[in-house]
Amino acid sequence: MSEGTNGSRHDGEDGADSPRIALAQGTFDILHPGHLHYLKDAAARGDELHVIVARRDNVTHKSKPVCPDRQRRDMIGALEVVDEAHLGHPEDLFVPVREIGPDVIVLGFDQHHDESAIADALAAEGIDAEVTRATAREPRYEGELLSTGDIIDKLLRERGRRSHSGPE
Ligand SMILES: Cc1cc2nc3c(=O)[nH]c(=O)nc-3n(C[C@H](O)[C@H](O)[C@H](O)COP(=O)(O)O)c2cc1C
Ligand SMILES: Nc1ncnc2c1ncn2[C@@H]1O[C@H](COP(=O)(O)OP(=O)(O)OP(=O)(O)O)[C@@H](O)[C@H]1O
Repeated sequence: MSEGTNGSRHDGEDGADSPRIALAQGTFDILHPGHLHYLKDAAARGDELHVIVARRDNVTHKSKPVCPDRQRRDMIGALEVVDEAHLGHPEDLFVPVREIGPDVIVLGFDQHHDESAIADALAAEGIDAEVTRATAREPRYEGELLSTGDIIDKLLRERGRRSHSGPE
């Protein structure tokens, strides 16, 4: 049993010393309810939730995150649902996976990673973990923002020409 970045602790279902470890991962730049949904969904698939936060240099399929690596890791680690947040490895994605030793890896509903390709790569590395996919969170009211990209687009549309201290 480990103590996570937010100090929370979980016992295994029967109080045994080997809790089922669930692993989530992502960029998590500017938190929103879609992130919370994903992390709660992932947490429900195990007894203990670990999260790998992607390094800026490894975010290549979309715009680079605005917030620094450590800030994104610290925000995720402060959430009640998360036992421990880890900054990803700069080069070898399997280093933190091996250290964490997950029983189940939970991919996000829209993550570009291919489930069977990851399962094959894990098997080749000798890591015995199930690979599953989380569900999506739909907006619950008009205007709810469920994507970092959407928040940034709105911010640029509405505040793009103003400083944060107010109208010029
Ligand atoms: C099993 C697994 C392990 C990963 N480990 C790392 C890692 O160690 N370092 C890292 O920078 N990214 C890692 N990633 C990648 C990111 O978490 C993420 O998938 C991607 O770079 C960011 O895009 P997204 O937030 O749109 O998914 C890993 C992804 C998976 C599926
Ligand atoms: N609306 C949502 N419902 C469920 N999961 C979500 C939702 N939005 C994001 N996630 C999940 O959160 C994880 C981290 O996502 P990421 O940081 O890429 O957020 P994002 O807001 O979708 O980013 P961007 O808008 O830049 O693509 C991913 O696994 C993603 O599937």
